[in-house]
Amino acid sequence: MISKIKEHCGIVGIHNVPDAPRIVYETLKFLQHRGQESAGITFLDKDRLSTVKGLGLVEDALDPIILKSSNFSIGHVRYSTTGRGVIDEAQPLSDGKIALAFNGTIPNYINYNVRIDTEFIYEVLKNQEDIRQGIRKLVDVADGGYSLVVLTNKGELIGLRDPKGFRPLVLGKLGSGYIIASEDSAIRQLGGIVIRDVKPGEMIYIKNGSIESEIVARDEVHFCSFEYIYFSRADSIIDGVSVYRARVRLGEILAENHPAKADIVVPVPESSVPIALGFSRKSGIPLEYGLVRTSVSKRSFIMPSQDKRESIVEEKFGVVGEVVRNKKIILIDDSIVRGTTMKKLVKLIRENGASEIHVRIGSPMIRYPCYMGIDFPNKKELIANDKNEMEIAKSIGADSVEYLSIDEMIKAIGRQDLCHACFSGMYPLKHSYDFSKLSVSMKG
Ligand SMILES: O=P(O)(O)OC[C@H]1O[C@H](OP(=O)(O)OP(=O)(O)O)[C@H](O)[C@@H]1O
Ligand SMILES: NC(=O)CC[C@H](N)C(=O)O
Ligand code: SF4
Ligand SMILES: [Mg+2]
Repeated sequence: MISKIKEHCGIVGIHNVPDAPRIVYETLKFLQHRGQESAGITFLDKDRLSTVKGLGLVEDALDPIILKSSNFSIGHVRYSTTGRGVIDEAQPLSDGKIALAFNGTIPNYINYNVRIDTEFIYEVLKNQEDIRQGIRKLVDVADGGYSLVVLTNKGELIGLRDPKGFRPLVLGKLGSGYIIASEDSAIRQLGGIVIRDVKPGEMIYIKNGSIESEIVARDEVHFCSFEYIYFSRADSIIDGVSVYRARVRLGEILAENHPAKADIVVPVPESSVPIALGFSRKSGIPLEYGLVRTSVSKRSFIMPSQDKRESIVEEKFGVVGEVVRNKKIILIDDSIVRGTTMKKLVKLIRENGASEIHVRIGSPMIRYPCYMGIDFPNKKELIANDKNEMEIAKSIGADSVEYLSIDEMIKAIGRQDLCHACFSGMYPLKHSYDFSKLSVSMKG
């Protein structure tokens, strides 16, 4: 079977707020774009932690009726980057004393006798007298990207962001208590107040309503550029940079440096819409919704086979014939991974009478897999692995294809401390790995 491309997980933890498990349930829906494979909630029930989990979307996986009343809870929506996405790997992992919800990948787990990286973290943390000691030990032994929340049966809530800060994590105030979540947009949507981003290498420890911060390790920061390009919600602000603004800017620089003569700019919904807006404004070429999204809301990455991915793309888009007929089109997307989406859409738009299609992409060419929390496929499945722009244009049937360079992307996002390993192959990890072996192990 061809391996999947997936997003990464969403996590949330709530301390000292009445009805915390139900609030976690709502928050997981707000973080659903980060994981659709399984969902789980742990809550403190007297002096033990209880966990409920299921496969699929939050509303299918979990029944809110069975959630008990509690002031302490954590939750998780998952896409596996290790293991197989089965129910016993679904998070939170818990033994009744501690519970763990984790977003990221820790590639050096393969050096230990565990099945998946979540188990590796769990093994380090369990049976620790002082959970903070366990976190310090974890940071010493783990390589990779990890943002996580831990709840203990003593009502302690811990948030941790890895020292390079690959994945986002945000601290907020919610009523009488605190919330820690993957994205600030989810906290604001709940009616909470965003306090700040958890810092790279920072442990937040909350007990009895009081909050402590400790920098457990310092390192060079390498925030995931893909969170800005595609993964996070457009209404999130990560480390002070608005995802929406970054996307608009990606489009502006694309228009400045990679122009094309055309009648209209057409976005591939959903995540490329602000990029197309930026391109249109900068170039003066009108933005038109030549593609509409049907009620199929799933991200095409998540389908388990090439057949299903292709059928989702077919079901997901409709073409507005009157908009594209006899027009020269600039078709904008945030990224091309396998090329499944673009191949289908270029064909569809041509069948609807477009005279020229120039594809412009708001990110550099994805040539390498990610081992820090995003499940990009093996190198050979990536369309840009062995092709240049002209060859990609030919392969997807477009008149031209141009991407941003890595420098242009960095300029657009407006911060230097970005990871770009999937574009450059420069992995900012502690150790180097035999990625071909790792990839096989990771896919089980
Ligand atoms: O080259 P491919 O392998 O087809 O992958 C790239 C496409 O997948 C993503 O969209 P997705 O459908 O996952 O989500 P979106 O609706 O949020 O853009 C991305 O935005 C591209 O459109
Ligand atoms: N996408 C993620 O963050 C995945 C977390 C963890 N690596 C898992 O496989 O479940
Ligand atoms: S390799 Fe790419 S997807 Fe992975 S953390 Fe780095 S920028 Fe993000
Ligand atoms: Mg898309």
